[in-house]
Amino acid sequence: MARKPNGVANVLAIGTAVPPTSFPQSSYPEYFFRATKSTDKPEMMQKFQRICDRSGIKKRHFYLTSEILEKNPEICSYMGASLDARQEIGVREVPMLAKEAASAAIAEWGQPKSAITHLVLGTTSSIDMPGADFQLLKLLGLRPSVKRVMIYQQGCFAGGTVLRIAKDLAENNENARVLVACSEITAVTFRAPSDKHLDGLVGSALFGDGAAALIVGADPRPGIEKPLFEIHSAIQTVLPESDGAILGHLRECGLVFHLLKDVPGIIAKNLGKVLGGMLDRAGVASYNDLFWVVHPGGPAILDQMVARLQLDEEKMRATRQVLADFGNMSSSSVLFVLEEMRKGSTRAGMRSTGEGCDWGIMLCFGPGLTVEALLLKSTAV
Ligand SMILES: CC(=O)CC(=O)SCCNC(=O)CCNC(=O)[C@H](O)C(C)(C)COP(=O)(O)OP(=O)(O)OC[C@H]1O[C@@H](n2cnc3c(N)ncnc32)[C@H](O)[C@@H]1OP(=O)(O)O
Repeated sequence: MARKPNGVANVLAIGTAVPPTSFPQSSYPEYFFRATKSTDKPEMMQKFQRICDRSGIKKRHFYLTSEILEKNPEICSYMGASLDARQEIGVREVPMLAKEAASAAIAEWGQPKSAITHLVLGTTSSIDMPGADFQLLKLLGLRPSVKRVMIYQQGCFAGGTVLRIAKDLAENNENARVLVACSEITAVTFRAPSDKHLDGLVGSALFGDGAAALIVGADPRPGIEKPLFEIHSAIQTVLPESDGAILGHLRECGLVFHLLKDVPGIIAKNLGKVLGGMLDRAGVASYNDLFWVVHPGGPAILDQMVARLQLDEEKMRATRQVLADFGNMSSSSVLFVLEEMRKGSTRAGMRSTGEGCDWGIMLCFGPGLTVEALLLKSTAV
C-alpha cells in the first residue's frame, strides 16, 4: 500500500521566463498610443503618462512587438472582434513560455523529468482543449501518466492556487514531485484606450508577460534535493463587501478587465483579519518578524498594505523589485517574487532564504475579490 509522506511540502526549485522584447515604462505611453492609433487623444495620453509615471514599473516584457501588432490590427482596436487572433497567440505562446520557465526549474532541481508525477498549470491568457497543461506535457516530453490539473481564468490569485494544490498533492502521495507553473501573455487584454473605460488604462499601464515554474515535493532527498521554502499552510477566502472590485469578462473583443479605484483600500482593510491566524501559527508577535512575498498588483496596494500592517518598507523589497523589472504579470508575479526573495537573500549574504526571517507569508489577490495566502518557512542559504 502507498504510504503518505511524513513532512510538509517544500519548494525544491524555481525557474522564470519572459519574452525577449522589453519596453521601458517611460516611453511606453507614446508607443502604446501610436500602436493603437490613438494619438488624437492627447488628454488621455497625458493621464496614461501620469499612471505610468506612478506605477513603480521601469520596464515590462511583451510577446506583442510592433511587428506582431501590425500583422494583427484587430488586437489594436478598443472593442473590435479579435478573440480568434488573441487565442491564436495565447494557445501557442502560453505553454511555450511555461516550457522555458519549467526547463529552468527542472535544471535547478537536477533530477530526471521522469520523476515528475503531477503537473499544475495556471493561466488567464488563453483557453483551449486539450488545455495548456497537455501542451506543456508534450513540449517537455513528460510521461503521459503525469496527473494534470489545469486552472484557467482565475486572474492574479492563481499564483497562490497552484501552490496550494501542489501542497496537497505532495503531502498526500508517496514520492510525488509536482511541476507547478503559471504563464501569462497580455495578448488577451491588449487594446486601444477609451475614455469610457479608464480602469482599462490602469491595466494597460501595469500588466506584463511572464511565466514561472516550481518543483514541489515532500520529504526532500538529503544531499540530492535542496529545499528552498517549506509550505506550512494555505488559505483562500473572499473579502467582505468586495463584489465587482476586480472583474474580467472574456468576449469577442478579448478579455476585458474592470478595477474599482477602491481595490487597494478593500485589500488593506481586510488583511489583518485574513492573516491573523498565520501570525499565531508562526509564533511571532509582529508582521515585521516575517518575510513577505506579495503579488505586485500596483503600488497603491503595496503602500496601503504597508501603512495598515505597519510594515517596515524593506519588507516590500522583493515585491517592488519584481514590479519595477516586469510589471504585474498576473498569476506568475508572486512566483517571481518568491524567486527574488531567495536570490536577494543569497546576494545579501542573509542566513535564510527569507531575507534572514524564519517565517513568511505569500499573498496574492484577484477577481472575487479573492485572496490566497500561504505560510512559508525559509531554509538556510
Ligand atoms: C488581474 C488580477 O486578477 C489581480 C490584479 O493584480 S488586478 C490589478 C490590481 N491593481 C490595481 O487595482 C491598481 C491599484 N492602483 C495603483 O497602484 C495606483 O493607483 C496607480 C499606479 C494606478 C496610480 O498611481 P497613484 O499614485 O495612485 O496615482 P493617482 O494620481 O491616484 O492615479 C493616477 C490617475 O489614475 C486614475 N486611476 C487610478 N486608479 C484607477 C482606477 N481603478 N480606475 C480608473 N482610474 C484610476 C486616477 O483617477 C488618476 O487620474 P488623474 O491623473 O486624471 O487624476
